[in-house]
Amino acid sequence: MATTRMDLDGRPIKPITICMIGAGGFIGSHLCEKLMSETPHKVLALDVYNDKIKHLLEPDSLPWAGRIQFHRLNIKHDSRLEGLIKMADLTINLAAICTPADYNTRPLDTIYSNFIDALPVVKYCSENNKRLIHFSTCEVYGKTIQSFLPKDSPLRQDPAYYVLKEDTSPCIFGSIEKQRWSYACAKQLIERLVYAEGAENGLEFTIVRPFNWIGPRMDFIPGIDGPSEGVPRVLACFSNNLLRREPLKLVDGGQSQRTFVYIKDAIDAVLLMIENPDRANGHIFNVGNPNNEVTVRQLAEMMTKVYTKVSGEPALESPTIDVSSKEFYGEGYDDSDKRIPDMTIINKQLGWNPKTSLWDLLDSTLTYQHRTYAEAIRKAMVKPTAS
Ligand SMILES: NC(=O)c1ccc[n+]([C@@H]2O[C@H](COP(=O)([O-])OP(=O)(O)OC[C@H]3O[C@@H](n4cnc5c(N)ncnc54)[C@H](O)[C@@H]3O)[C@@H](O)[C@H]2O)c1
Ligand SMILES: O=c1ccn([C@@H]2O[C@H](COP(=O)(O)OP(=O)(O)O[C@H]3OC[C@](O)(CO)[C@H]3O)[C@@H](O)[C@H]2O)c(=O)[nH]1
Repeated sequence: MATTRMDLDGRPIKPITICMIGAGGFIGSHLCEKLMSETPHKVLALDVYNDKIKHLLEPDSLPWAGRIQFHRLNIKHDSRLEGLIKMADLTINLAAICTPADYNTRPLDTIYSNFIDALPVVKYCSENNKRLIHFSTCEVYGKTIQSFLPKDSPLRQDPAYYVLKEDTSPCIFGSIEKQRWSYACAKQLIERLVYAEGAENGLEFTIVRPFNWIGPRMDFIPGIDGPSEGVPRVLACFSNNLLRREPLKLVDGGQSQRTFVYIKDAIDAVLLMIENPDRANGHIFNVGNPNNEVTVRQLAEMMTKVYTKVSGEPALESPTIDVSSKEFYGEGYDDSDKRIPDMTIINKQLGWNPKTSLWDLLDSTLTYQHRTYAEAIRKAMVKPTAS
């Protein structure tokens, strides 16, 4: 006899149907796994691809068979979208071009994907009184105020100048020719549109600002399950370098700082948002781990140590190499200097805190990477390249 699951206010959680746009991606695949294995909810999984959720869709003997349906569609131009949103109680929009290598090289696609293509999703939810959870990014904060202070200013030590807080921190981007910011600016404007639909038309919305969620199935390994010339996000870039026994490339010396949170911790936060609408509606949430801050150089050093443990292979004599952002990303790149999430609002509303240390999440993730890719890379490296 299944026990009734209760929300944070002690009320029974009723099963719902969720229209998840971008369900075939990194976050979507982990969210689908969580929903299928731990809840009674149904998922309409919309995406152009389903490689990362195939294990949830087949065979028909799976315990959740019938609770997840995959719909292969591109929301840019598909008349089925409104009907699928109307069939669901809640829409979660994850769809985006969200790899920094694209922002300054494909700025139009980036802006269309993160703003224009999201417009009908917001419109259909608002017009049909459907709840929306929209995925934005920590990148909407851009650069910290601290980064503009003189290097010797004592104010640099004051958290007010670098901790990022949903309801008070400004959004600070570089100049227009720094086209890296095409993504963050598109995300900022869609946030403002969602917020305005809430204020003017009563849309029940929640906005999520992920702070570098990492884990298995993030992006792709170039030349194995993605284009050889592709440039994924840093976890996959560094994993690819480690798997191929190449030095890890540190853009502009790897001085930028990031906080990384384990995907499985972050998905717990999303499930709390889904199942506690009274506590989540109307809020913007930072979802990250302020305890896991490193420079990119420190991340490279830690991943090198963990990979040596996981693979049994000794590290290279020179495990890293500095590269310029112009060489690595091209013209128009710029960067966030530091991303520490303020956790006040998510603690108060949902009582959520991350659990997993950076070392532990890298251990489980690099174990997955090595198990999944090492053999394919070994074969690719011995095969003579076409002359
Ligand atoms: N992973 C993170 O750390 C992180 C950080 C900040 C923001 N985000 C945001 O979270 C969301 C999900 O990120 P992710 O890491 O899972 O990325 P992802 O690239 O793995 O997943 C995005 C998915 O959306 C799909 N998609 C894109 N355009 C589509 C379209 N027009 N029609 C249908 N499907 C489409 C893609 O096929 C892909 O499967 C994105 O909005 C991203 O901006 C993620
Ligand atoms: O080989 C590499 C790859 C990257 N870097 C540097 O690492 C930092 C992080 O880069 P990345 O993971 O690609 O992405 P960002 O953190 O800059 O931005 C992402 O964060 C959230 C999201 O919105 C979606 O995931 C996206 O915008 C950065 O400093 C790179 O220059 C490296 O040194 N070497």
